[in-house]
Amino acid sequence: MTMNITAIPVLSGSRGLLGHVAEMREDRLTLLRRAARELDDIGRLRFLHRHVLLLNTPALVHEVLVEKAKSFDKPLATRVSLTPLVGDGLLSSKTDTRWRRRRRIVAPLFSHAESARFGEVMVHSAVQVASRWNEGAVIPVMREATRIAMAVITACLFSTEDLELADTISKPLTGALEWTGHYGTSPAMMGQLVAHNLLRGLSRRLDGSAAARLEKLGAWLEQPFLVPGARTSAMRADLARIEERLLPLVTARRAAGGTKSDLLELLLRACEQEGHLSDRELRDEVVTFFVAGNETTASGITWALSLLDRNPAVLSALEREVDALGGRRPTVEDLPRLALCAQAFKEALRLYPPIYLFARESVEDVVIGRYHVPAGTSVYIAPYMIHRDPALYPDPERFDPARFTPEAEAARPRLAWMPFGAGPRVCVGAAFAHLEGTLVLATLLQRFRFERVEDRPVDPLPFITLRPAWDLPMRVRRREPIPG
Ligand code: HEM
Repeated sequence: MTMNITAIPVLSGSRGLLGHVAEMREDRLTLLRRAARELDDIGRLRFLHRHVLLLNTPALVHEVLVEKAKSFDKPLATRVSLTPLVGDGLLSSKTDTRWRRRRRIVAPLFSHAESARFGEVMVHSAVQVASRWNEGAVIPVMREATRIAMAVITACLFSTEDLELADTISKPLTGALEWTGHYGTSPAMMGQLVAHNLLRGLSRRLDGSAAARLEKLGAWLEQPFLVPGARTSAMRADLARIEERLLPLVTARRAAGGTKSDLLELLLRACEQEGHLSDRELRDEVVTFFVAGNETTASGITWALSLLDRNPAVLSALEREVDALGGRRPTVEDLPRLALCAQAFKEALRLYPPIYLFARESVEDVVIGRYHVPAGTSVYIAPYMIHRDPALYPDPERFDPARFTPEAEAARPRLAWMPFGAGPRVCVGAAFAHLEGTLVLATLLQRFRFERVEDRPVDPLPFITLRPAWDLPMRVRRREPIPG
């Protein structure tokens, strides 16, 4: 028998009219950790009069993202707050035929066939960035990892070698992402959601031209309200700087023509085919891949290096693994010999999943678990929370890459580990990111040991991604590879 969602327990901490709004804005990781402890399989959060479901088991997440994916889509708040930065790109668009077509356009690039070429670029980029580090220097690890990730994306997807790009573009990218995170939980967004829901309810009851007029008004509410002020001006300036650096890559390739096999080529070819991709869509995809593929992977690598420093026995095992390569650069063929590096990267993504929280909205009435979920209900999926379930990961705060041996992984339910999401909207760059994390870690650990210079705990900063709260300074010590 199914129950109404009002039977789902509300998480503690709901205050007055606003409910969980303040905690969600100010301390959402504490809220998620508390939810992991308090909730059984599902709970409810309250934002003003709206209730959002919070899933707490891999089985329920599988139902929403995979089994009943057709009944869910990206929610309005996600789409609206990402609009200025990535427009209607792959990451933010509705799951419709346009999205399907664009996913098909980029798919060939993420096929297995490209991985050897990408692997070489990933290792080369890490070597290039690391070649600037002097023995004993203190480096800002997050910034350097971002340099590597940006060099990788620029070379693999745009066939351009540009180590300086990160210096000019990371700040505006982070600024624009901060704006996105802020707008997504702002009073303006809350107001838009309330009005949008009201209009949707009304238009269902009307027909003819009155319903059509309400639909139009609803579409208008699917844009962010850019209230003039310092925050909006800063965001616009960030966007201008991002476009100033990225769009010339497109113009230059258009002028040169060419037969490079990269993302830009696939997008430009689709542009040439009538109706496949407009110039605006091309811009949105270019920015989307920069946004989606940089800070995420860079955070994963940074967290892994920080965690390894605090776990010397694990670090020694990884160093023995990379030293067995005898000092030569790792390649894709070495992956079976780099199992510990891969496991350490996975464990870092478990503890600090860069996309720690994402959402869906039901587009029709649907049954999830024991509950009847009406159309228009928002559902939160929090890898940060599921990854800390002691039933799935005993002693969950402990860093232990052995949780990702093939046997240990097979013993857990599917989606116990889900940093890349699942179902039709699963991260298109998941295999790419996994390859990058493993090969970059191996390359760096071959050459350097990374030592934390401050004892204070590294706080995760939950905006759009879960990055370390500061650039994480670490001292680099050159290593002599021990021939294996
Ligand atoms: C550790 C690194 C990464 C993590 C943790 C990550 C995580 C995710 C997650 C969770 C989603 C799905 C969000 C949702 O379902 O709402 C996603 C989507 C996406 N990711 Fe990644 N990602 C990573 C790296 C990358 C890289 C390297 C690229 C590109 C080269 C990329 C491109 C994308 C794109 C384009 C989407 C949208 C896919 C769609 O909706 O069709 N990501 N990512």
